[in-house]
Amino acid sequence: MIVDKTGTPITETENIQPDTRHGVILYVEDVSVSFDGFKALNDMNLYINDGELRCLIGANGAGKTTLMDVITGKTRPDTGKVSFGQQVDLLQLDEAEIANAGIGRKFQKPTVFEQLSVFENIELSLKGNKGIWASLFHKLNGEQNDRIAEILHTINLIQERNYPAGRLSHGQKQWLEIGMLLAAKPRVLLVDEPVAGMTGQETERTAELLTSLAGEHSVVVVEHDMAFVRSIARTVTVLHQGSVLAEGTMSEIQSNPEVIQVYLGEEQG
Ligand SMILES: Nc1ncnc2c1ncn2[C@@H]1O[C@H](COP(=O)(O)OP(=O)(O)OP(=O)(O)O)[C@@H](O)[C@H]1O
Repeated sequence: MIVDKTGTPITETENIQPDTRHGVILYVEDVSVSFDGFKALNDMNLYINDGELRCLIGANGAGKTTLMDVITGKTRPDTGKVSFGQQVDLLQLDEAEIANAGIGRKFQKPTVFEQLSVFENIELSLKGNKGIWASLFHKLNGEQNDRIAEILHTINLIQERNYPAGRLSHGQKQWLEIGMLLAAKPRVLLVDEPVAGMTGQETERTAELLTSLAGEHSVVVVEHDMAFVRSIARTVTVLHQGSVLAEGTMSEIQSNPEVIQVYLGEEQG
């Protein structure tokens, strides 16, 4: 049985409403993860505010992926607390329950159904886990049709709605996958290296898309492309050796001596 921090049973993870009265939607507190004695996360503390767009940066091996894995239930921490809003203990939920509760994750490589149309890909996500054929033969109601139209508009693929997804460019596939995540109305979107392999124009469009999603959603972006981070970030968190090294605006981060030494120094050098 799933219970919240007060011991109250939660039966349907889709109905979870995180308590964000303090403005925070994700709490990661004193979290450590070891792999064979090596600390990938080392007493990490991170707070994501409701509706914000946060960028996570850090050199290879800093712990970014491990952090995403912990939030989404793929990796269990050795110690620490992770909660969705103030009351929902994510360490009590499995990966599927965390996704259902409203934390969506976009991996770097797009995984769309190439033979199905753009519309059908979103349709499948909207209908959940019924299986492809059951879902495609199940008629959409008006509200669902409206929702898909709204998502197509958000991800800028209205004209391509009937194209097989396999015909889309790399960037368009990434947007489609973001659209598929949006079908579940997630409160939090975790996005891993969204602009890797994109053209300049696609990168710009992705910056607009992620910026537009903030507010209604909390968006956490892991990205190596510093120009992109500069273009979207309000708050940047720098991870180093499994902990938060610095946090602030891009200009604060860029002038932080420790950051320059361990990360930006590497990039410039
Ligand atoms: N399953 C695992 N087994 C052993 N070591 C692991 C495992 N997963 C991660 N690590 C190690 O933990 C450290 C943190 O890895 P992580 O993938 O979280 O870093 P990252 O910041 O995402 O790096 P990158 O930018 O290269 O993706 C690395 O040194 C990595 O080798």
